[in-house]
Amino acid sequence: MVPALQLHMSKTAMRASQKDFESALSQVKRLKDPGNEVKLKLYALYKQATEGPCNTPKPGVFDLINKAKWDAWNALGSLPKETARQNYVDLVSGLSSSSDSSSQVKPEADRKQPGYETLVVTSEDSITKIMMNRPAKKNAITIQMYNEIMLALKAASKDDSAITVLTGNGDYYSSGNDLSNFTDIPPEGIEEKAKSSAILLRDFVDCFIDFPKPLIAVVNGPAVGISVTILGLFDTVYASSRATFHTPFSHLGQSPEGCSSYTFPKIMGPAKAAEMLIFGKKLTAAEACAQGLVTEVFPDSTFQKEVWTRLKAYSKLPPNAMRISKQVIRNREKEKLRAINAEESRALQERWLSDECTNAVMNFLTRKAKL
Ligand SMILES: CCCC/C=C/CC(=O)SCCNC(=O)CCNC(=O)[C@H](O)C(C)(C)COP(=O)(O)OP(=O)(O)OC[C@H]1O[C@@H](n2cnc3c(N)ncnc32)[C@H](O)[C@@H]1OP(=O)(O)O
Repeated sequence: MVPALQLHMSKTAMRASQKDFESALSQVKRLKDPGNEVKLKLYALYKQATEGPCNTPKPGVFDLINKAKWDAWNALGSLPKETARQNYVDLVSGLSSSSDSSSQVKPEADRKQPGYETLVVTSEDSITKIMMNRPAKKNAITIQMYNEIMLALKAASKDDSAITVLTGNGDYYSSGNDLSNFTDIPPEGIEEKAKSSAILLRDFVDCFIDFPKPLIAVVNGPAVGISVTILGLFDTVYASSRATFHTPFSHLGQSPEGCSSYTFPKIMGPAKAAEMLIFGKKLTAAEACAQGLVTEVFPDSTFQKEVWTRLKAYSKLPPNAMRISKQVIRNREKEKLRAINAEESRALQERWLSDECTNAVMNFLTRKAKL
């Protein structure tokens, strides 16, 4: 770029940002109380934007309020003042954009793409959003939903959106595989059912392995089973503070899928991965974040606003650069992930024929067992 033009552009951007910042400062006074976590975030961003990195002495342990403020500011490290100012503006605009503080998603019938029964798929602001839409069944994934998610991902890979999001409607992200999928046995018998389910699973997970654009999970509530394991194939995972992450495979007589037998040990180390995948330990959102499965946790009360403000900003980045960056990060693993997916699907095909699995599923369906 011509240096003079570059200088002009950056000065304009900084001036605009300073103006936005001042208007955000007055706007924030008119907001209804956004809760302590958001107030701390606002405080930290304000201090960083106006004074730069925190270099004041840490308050004593009994000075709880000032210590919390200092911790929040200090956590921003060396974030540049301009970025802090922009983040402050984005956060305030997200908080003001709607007076509704609930995490429920508004109806989107007007923008909904046709052809899906178990999903709501929308494209707006360069973002394709695929929302699992069986809230009364905690977004349990039926055969139809697996097929519709694959269709939606294939369409999103070719549309003109820059990023793609998977999320859930209602109080759950997803309760994983719909356990009644196992009851619909074809005339060819149970072996055939296990075989076709393994093919479906392999094809489903391959779609995530091969997805070419940035893929973001907006985990609005508890996540179970396959909805958790495939998170290792996403580029970013944002979670509500209400979300939990649970893979009760042994309880169900099953074994890990979604390439989690490879991605989880890589993400969180073999010991933590084993506790989740073998013993079914349920993680809170904060724990999942500490272990690297989740990118960032947001307070449930502001989850939707904060996340969508962030995503709208990301979706304005140059789409080709984002796609190439993803390729550079992920491509060398693709063949390996496909092989792992095939191996996990084969193992499950056998598991689904076992007494352990049959009994666990029957117990759930006859309401003798719940997680
Ligand atoms: C072909 C590819 C296969 C890939 C394999 C993947 C493996 C997995 O994903 S393993 C994980 C399987 N999921 C589960 O084991 C979860 C089972 N569900 C529960 O334990 C509970 O429902 C819950 C803890 C998720 C929620 O409990 P809560 O008390 O809040 O609500 P409920 O009254 O139980 O649920 C409401 C409604 O939804 C139905 N439902 C919920 N989850 C599932 C599910 N996974 N499969 C089928 N149905 C589910 C539940 O039966 C209720 O329905 P009714 O209102 O009609 O009774």
